[in-house]
Amino acid sequence: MGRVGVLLLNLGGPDKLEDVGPFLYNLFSDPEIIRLPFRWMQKPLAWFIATRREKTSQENYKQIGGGSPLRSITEEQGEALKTQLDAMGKEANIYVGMRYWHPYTEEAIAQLAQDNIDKLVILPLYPQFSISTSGSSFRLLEKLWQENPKLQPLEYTVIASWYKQPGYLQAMAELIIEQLNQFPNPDQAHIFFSAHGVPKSYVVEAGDPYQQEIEECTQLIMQTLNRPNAHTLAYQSRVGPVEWLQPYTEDALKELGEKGVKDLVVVPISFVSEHIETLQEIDIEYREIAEEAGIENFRRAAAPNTHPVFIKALADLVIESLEKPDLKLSQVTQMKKKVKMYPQERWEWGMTTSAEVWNGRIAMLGFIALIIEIITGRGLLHAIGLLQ
Ligand SMILES: C=CC1=C(C)c2cc3[nH]c(cc4nc(cc5[nH]c(cc1n2)c(C)c5CCC(=O)O)C(CCC(=O)O)=C4C)c(C)c3C=C
Ligand SMILES: [Fe+2]
Ligand SMILES: [Fe+2]
Repeated sequence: MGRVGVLLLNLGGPDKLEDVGPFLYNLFSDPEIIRLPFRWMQKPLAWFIATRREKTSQENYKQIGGGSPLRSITEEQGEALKTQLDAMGKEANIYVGMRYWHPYTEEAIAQLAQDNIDKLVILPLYPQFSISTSGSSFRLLEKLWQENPKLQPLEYTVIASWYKQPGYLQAMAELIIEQLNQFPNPDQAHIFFSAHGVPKSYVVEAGDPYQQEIEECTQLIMQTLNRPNAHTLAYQSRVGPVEWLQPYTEDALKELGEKGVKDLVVVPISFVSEHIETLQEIDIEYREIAEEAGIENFRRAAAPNTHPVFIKALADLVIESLEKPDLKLSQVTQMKKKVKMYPQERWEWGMTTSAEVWNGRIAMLGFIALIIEIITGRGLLHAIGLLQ
């Protein structure tokens, strides 16, 4: 085999406060993040939600130093992975492709197309698959592949999800033990897995395997840990008025406080790097809620970042994937037969020039309706609960 490339996928985060607005706009423009019945609604609504959220989000980023550490940590993970692969006799070029901020996935693909890579391993830095994370990046890659004939001959394989990888489970167990050992009675501490939430409809209607993978991952980490501690799984970071996976982290913390739990270790389970949801949401917001509920000793397991056991796990994943039959993007984006296409996508397949003209006109009318709704506070989006 010739030159190997590894493409690390992640969400991306604003490097500085001025980036927060455009970053949020990119994120909410993604139909995998906000599922709307009509394509024309996506951009105006993305602009509106991003504008409304910008100030609060900037305040949160201010609390963690004015920007997301996601880019620098992901780049460090890439360097550590390269060194580990070298040590295992496999030379590889590492690329970082973020979904909503720099370095964008498109930039990484342009670079690796120039580097004459012979075989590419696509590795999302999300242990569990969700339509909204790995799924969104895979769809984007599929589109880039279709658009760029130069990419057609490039051999590649995709790692869809990897929450069962033994090295990853071991790294998580070690990070939990580090915190348990800080308590006078390590076995008495309650282990609280806080997974990133997704709207419930993703799982129930669209067939997202995310909840099942999170639940299985929690069990596997507890088995690897092999300690008698009680544990809870809850879902954090809900955005907007629709129902997300439950129990919500804030409610579960209050309940544990009421039950008299005093020692708690929070384990962020959907992320492999520190970022705003660990450093601000868990360490500041959820800590405050827990302490108000009577939890006296609130600790958090670090994200795996560049933990050597974790980096070795990533290297093992890469090497194993090169030995297995290739998994194609079309296989992972259509992995679950149950996953529904959006109505807007069905519309897109049948689009004609005249449909496009009408689409534009309707979009303009919709946009005007949206502006009126924003000004008056009344309208369809308020009625169906999308705006408050
Ligand atoms: C509104 C819908 C959102 C869904 C669904 C969602 C799923 C999801 N996200 C992550 C991981 C990350 N999210 C990050 C930022 C972020 N995510 C949302 C919204 C949804 N996420 C917003 C609005 C933001 C911006 C921050 C904020 O304003 O709250 C990040 C980057 C964080 C950083 O440091 O910049 C990550 C990583 C997962 C794993 C997930 C579902 C499984
Ligand atoms: Fe998110
Ligand atoms: Fe979030």
